[in-house]
Amino acid sequence: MNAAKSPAGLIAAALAYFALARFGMAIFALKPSNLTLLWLPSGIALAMCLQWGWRAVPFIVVASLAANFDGMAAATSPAHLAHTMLAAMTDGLAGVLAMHMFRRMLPGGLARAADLLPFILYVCLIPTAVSSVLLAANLAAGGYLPWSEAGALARVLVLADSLGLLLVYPAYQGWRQRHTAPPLQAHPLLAAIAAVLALLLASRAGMPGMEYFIVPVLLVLSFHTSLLGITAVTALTIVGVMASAAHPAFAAQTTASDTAFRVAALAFSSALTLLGAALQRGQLEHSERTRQQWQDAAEHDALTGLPNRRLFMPKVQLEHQRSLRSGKPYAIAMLDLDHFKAINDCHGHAVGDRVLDAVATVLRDNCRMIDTPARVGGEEFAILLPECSGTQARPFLERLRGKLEELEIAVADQRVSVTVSIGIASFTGVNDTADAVAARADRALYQAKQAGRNCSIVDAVAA
Ligand SMILES: Nc1nc2c(ncn2[C@@H]2O[C@H](COP(=O)(O)OP(=O)(O)OP(=O)(O)O)[C@@H](O)[C@H]2O)c(=O)[nH]1
Repeated sequence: MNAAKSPAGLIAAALAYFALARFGMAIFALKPSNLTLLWLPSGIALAMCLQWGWRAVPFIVVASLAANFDGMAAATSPAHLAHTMLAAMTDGLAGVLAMHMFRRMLPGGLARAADLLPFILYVCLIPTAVSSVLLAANLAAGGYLPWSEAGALARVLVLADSLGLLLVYPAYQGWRQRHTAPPLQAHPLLAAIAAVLALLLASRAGMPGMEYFIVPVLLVLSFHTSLLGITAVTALTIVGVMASAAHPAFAAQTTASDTAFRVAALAFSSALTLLGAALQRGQLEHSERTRQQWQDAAEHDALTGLPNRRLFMPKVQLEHQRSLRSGKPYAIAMLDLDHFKAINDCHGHAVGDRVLDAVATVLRDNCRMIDTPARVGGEEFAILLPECSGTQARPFLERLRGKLEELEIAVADQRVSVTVSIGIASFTGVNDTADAVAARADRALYQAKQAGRNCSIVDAVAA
C-alpha cells in the first residue's frame, strides 16, 4: 500500500492537526496582542482532504474536538458539548469545501504565479468565509460572545484560516513533489534562518522595524530553495513574529489592536510575496528544463541517443578553431555500414534498428572521453577525434572496425553481423576549413567502399 495514503498516515496527519491547533491556541492566548491571525490546522485539513478525500473528515472532527478538550472537560451543560461539536464539524466542513474548490479551480495544482489569485480567492477566502461565519455564529449562539462582536471575530477568523491555507498547502505540494524537485540545500536554509532570527531578536530588543528586513531575506532564499523549503521557513518565521509580538519591548510600542494589525499585514504580505516569488522561480525552471529537453531532442538521434549532424558539425567547427590557435591537428572519421540495405531487406527494419543501436554502443564504449561519436545519416556515423592526426587515429579506428566486425546480433536462431568502411581525414593547417576536412573524410570513405569495403583509408592530404 502507498505509505502516503495509509491509515497510519491519516492518523499522523490528524495528530499534526491536533498539535498545531494546540500550538495556535497557545500563541493566540499571548497577551497583550491576543493574536488570532494564523490557524495552520486549516491548511492541514485541506491537505488531509486532498490526500484521503472524505475519509479525512471524521479525523479532522476528532482532532478538533481533542484540541478543544480542555473546554469540553469544563463543560457543565450538554449545550456546551453541542456547540463544541458543532465547531469541530465546521472545521471538517471547511477542509472539504477548500478541497472541492481546489480541485475545481486549480486541477493542475499551484504551479504558476498566475495560480495565486484563484488560490487566494477560491481556496482561501471563500471556504474560510463560510466556516468563519458559522463558527462566529455558533459562539454567539452559545453565549460565549456578544452578537455585536461576531462579525469582527468572523473577519479575523477568515484572515487566520486563510493564512494557514496559504502556508501549509504549498508545503504539502512541495512535499508531494519532493522526488521530482531539486534536492533541498541546507546551507541557504540555515543561513536564512539565522538571519531571520537575528532580525527578529534585534526588532524585539530596541530596534523596532528590523522585522521588515525579514521579507527581503526570505525573498533571496526563495531563489535558492524549493517550494517546500521556502514555505516551511516562511511559516516558522511568521509563527516566530507572532509569538515574539508578545515581547514587552514590542508590545509597548503600540496598542494591542495596532500590534495585531501590523503583524497581520506583515504576515499576509510576506507569505504572498514569497509564495509568488517561489512559484515564479519554479515556472522559470520548468520553462528552462522544457527548453533544454527540446534542444537535447533536436541535437540527438532518437534511435541511438548519439549526437546528430546538427550537434556534430558545430563541435567540429569549434575543434577547428582550437586547432588553428594551438596548431595541434584533429581528425574526422566517417563510418558507413556495408550493405546495410541487405540486413533491412533480409531481417526487417526492426533488426536494422537493433544493429544501428549496437554499433552506436560500440562507438560510445570505445571512444576516448574527448572524442565525439555521432550518427550523421541513416547508416552513417562520424567521430571527431581531437588532438590527433589522421595517421595517429588510424590504429584506433582499425581496432574499432575489428570490434564492429565481431559484433553479432541474435535474431531468432541466426546471428546478424555487420562490417564498416571508414574514411579518415585531418586538419592540415591554417588554410584548411572544417567543412573541407569533413569533405575529405567523405572522399576517403568513398575510396574505402571502392576498395572493397570493411577497411579504413586515410585521406592523402592528412597531417
Ligand atoms: N533499419 C533502419 N534502416 C535505415 C535507417 N536509416 C537508413 N536506413 C537504411 O539504410 C540503407 C542504406 O542503404 P544504401 O545507401 O544502399 O547503402 P548500403 O546498403 O549500406 O550499401 P553500401 O553503403 O554501398 O555498402 C537503406 O536501406 C535505408 O533504408 C534506420 O534508421 N533504420
